[in-house]
Amino acid sequence: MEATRTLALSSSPAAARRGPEKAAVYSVHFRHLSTTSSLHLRAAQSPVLRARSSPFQGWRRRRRAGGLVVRAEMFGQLTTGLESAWNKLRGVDVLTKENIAEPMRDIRRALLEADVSLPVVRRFIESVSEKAVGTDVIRGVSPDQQLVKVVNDELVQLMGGEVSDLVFAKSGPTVILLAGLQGVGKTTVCAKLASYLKKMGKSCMLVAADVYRPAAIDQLTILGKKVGVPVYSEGTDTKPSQIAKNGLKEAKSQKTDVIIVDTAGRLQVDKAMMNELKEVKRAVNPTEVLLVVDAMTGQEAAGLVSSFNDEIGITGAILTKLDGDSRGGAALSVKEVSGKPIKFVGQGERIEDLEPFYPDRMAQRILGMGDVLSFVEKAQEVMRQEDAEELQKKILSAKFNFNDFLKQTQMIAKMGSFSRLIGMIPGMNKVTPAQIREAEKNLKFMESMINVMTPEERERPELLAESRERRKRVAKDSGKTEQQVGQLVAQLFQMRARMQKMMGAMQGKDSPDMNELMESMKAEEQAAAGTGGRRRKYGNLRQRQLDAMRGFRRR
Ligand SMILES: Nc1nc2c(ncn2[C@@H]2O[C@H](COP(=O)(O)OP(=O)(O)OP(=O)(O)O)[C@@H](O)[C@H]2O)c(=O)[nH]1
Repeated sequence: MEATRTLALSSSPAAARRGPEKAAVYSVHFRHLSTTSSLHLRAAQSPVLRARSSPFQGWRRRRRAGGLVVRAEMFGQLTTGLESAWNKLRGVDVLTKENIAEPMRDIRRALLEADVSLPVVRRFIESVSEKAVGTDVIRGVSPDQQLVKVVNDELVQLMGGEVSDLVFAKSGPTVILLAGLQGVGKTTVCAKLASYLKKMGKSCMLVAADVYRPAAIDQLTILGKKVGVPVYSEGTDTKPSQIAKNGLKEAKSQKTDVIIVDTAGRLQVDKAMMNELKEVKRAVNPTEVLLVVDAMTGQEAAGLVSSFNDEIGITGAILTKLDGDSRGGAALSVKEVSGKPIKFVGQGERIEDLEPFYPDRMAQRILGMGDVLSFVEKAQEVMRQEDAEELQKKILSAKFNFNDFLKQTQMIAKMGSFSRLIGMIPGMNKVTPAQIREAEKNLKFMESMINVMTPEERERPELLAESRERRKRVAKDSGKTEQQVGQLVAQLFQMRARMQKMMGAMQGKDSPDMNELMESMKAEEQAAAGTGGRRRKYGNLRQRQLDAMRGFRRR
């Protein structure tokens, strides 16, 4: 029986400008893909369109029908599975441990069906549940959208977070050794990679070290010609390690940037294969050892990357035939199972069907919800802005307290090193790493005192300014001196005054001397280190701090 599915269509802006139906380009998200499924496509301006597709014909395969170009997405099965999780959250106000239980079960099922390995699924579910329940409610963002965002971020992390670039040798040719089981697409990858590197402006040479299948050498020679790179071969009578060594020598003499060594594929991992690879590796000392794995083998591919890494030590994986994989288990498991990144993905038989593996783009493809993700990100941005406005109000009304102080310092820590932050402020001098370490140490120092304050004291620093007993208690509980606590309190009032001055300037009420402001900030930072010499040097600062406190007491 033929399965029929209703699919959402989205038209590209350029296509929309060209007119609704004629040459419109629609990106179709195949919610469910099976070799025989008939797909009903429904769109606001388009006629119902029937298309047939096979997952093995390439996800980018375009089908023209009635002027429409239809593009099938990979991982359709996983996307559908995840969708039911979001649907279960319709109508809830906030994500709780209880109401995410069922959606999490759906996500777990979808991942297992996608052939993601069980320990990976367990860790993923645990992490998503924890983060989903802990997320702040964002105005205008529904809990299901919020869960989509958490799942997206975790998927990106699961796949390695960042794109893992190829590493090139500092001097001499970069050697890329390709390994893999038979038929995974190794020889094709050699040519695809050479073509990719050529486009990067690197000169390449292919080395035919698969001596067991004579046709492999011919295949590589033909592919080499096709992409316009030389192929080094010595037939089938020389040892692969010797061929690789000689190939490298040849590349050096020709000043070639990169050599790609094609090795023999076997039907399974066996000792002889591993030993031979180890020998080739020893002979050419490769910069990259990449294991080519077939995406359609799911979590088995991840296991293979792991065992190759244990045996010979690899630097990453290349996942081929992603175009035929509607499940996604391999892409999701490789990094987590083996600790090695996927560096490239092959998604078609053509030379140009190889691209770097981008975990974020892949996560978006899986979820198929790019618009929801950018919406949530924008809403988060608005929330941050509202936070900032709230802070601004507090500053202007002189209510900036230790909670805000802590929030600010933690935010700075989250934003990365101090240096980048300071570097962003125009007019600020470059800071040295030692100064950065010093500033970060100071933050920790101050935090330890704030952490032992009562909620009331954090809210109203005046309590500490007025009571020596309180300052003494904070000093004792944090293991600091009374004087250091006094300094911190004075610093907060100074900060208040300075921020008010700054805000006033920004709002055109006042025109502070920026140099004076910078000077005072610098002096204050150094004074916080608290050495005797510094205290003498910045004696006038201490005086200013006392003045600030006195000024407060007078109020
Ligand atoms: N759909 C699809 N087919 C691919 C991809 N990469 C390779 N193939 C096909 O997979 C088949 C095997 O590719 P080869 O490059 O010969 O594989 P191999 O690993 O070198 O094989 P051995 O030399 O026998 O070990 C060929 O028909 C390729 O066209 C891909 O990303 N997508």
